[in-house]
Amino acid sequence: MAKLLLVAACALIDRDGKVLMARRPDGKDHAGLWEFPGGKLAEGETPEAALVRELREELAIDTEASCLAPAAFASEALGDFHLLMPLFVCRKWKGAPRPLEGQELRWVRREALTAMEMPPADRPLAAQLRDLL
Ligand SMILES: Nc1nc2c([nH]c(=O)n2[C@H]2C[C@H](O)[C@@H](COP(=O)(O)OP(=O)(O)OP(=O)(O)O)O2)c(=O)[nH]1
Repeated sequence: MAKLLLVAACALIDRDGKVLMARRPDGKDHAGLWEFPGGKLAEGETPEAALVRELREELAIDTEASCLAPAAFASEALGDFHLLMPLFVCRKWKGAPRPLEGQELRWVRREALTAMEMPPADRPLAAQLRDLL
């Protein structure tokens, strides 16, 4: 049986309702594809704590668990693993997102979300988010 890979992801929404997408840098799996910021849960970490940490590490922004609203999840085979990825929506954070890990960032209108090239697990999430916003 495939081992679960737990990844927490976040749709940051700005005042105009645009969503921040990040392009995975070269050298990582899924390089070049657009994804929601986030990452793997560390041992014993909650999804919310992992996101607060990842958003600081990847984007230099600060938020807190109470600003993360559960929105949807992906459940999808990923290589030898099975990816389980909750997607949170966040509208409140401190700082302006900066690409600290060489990733390209783009604020995307909700209508344009599903046209982006994404990892397979993200496609249904993008459609759900478009309908939710
Ligand atoms: N962050 C993120 N990861 C995603 C998305 N969709 C998707 O399939 N993934 C996959 C890609 C990776 O296999 C895994 C996340 O790993 P990662 O490499 O971003 O996590 P991390 O920052 O903790 O990574 P690392 O320390 O191992 O480099 O989940 C998404 O929308 N956001």
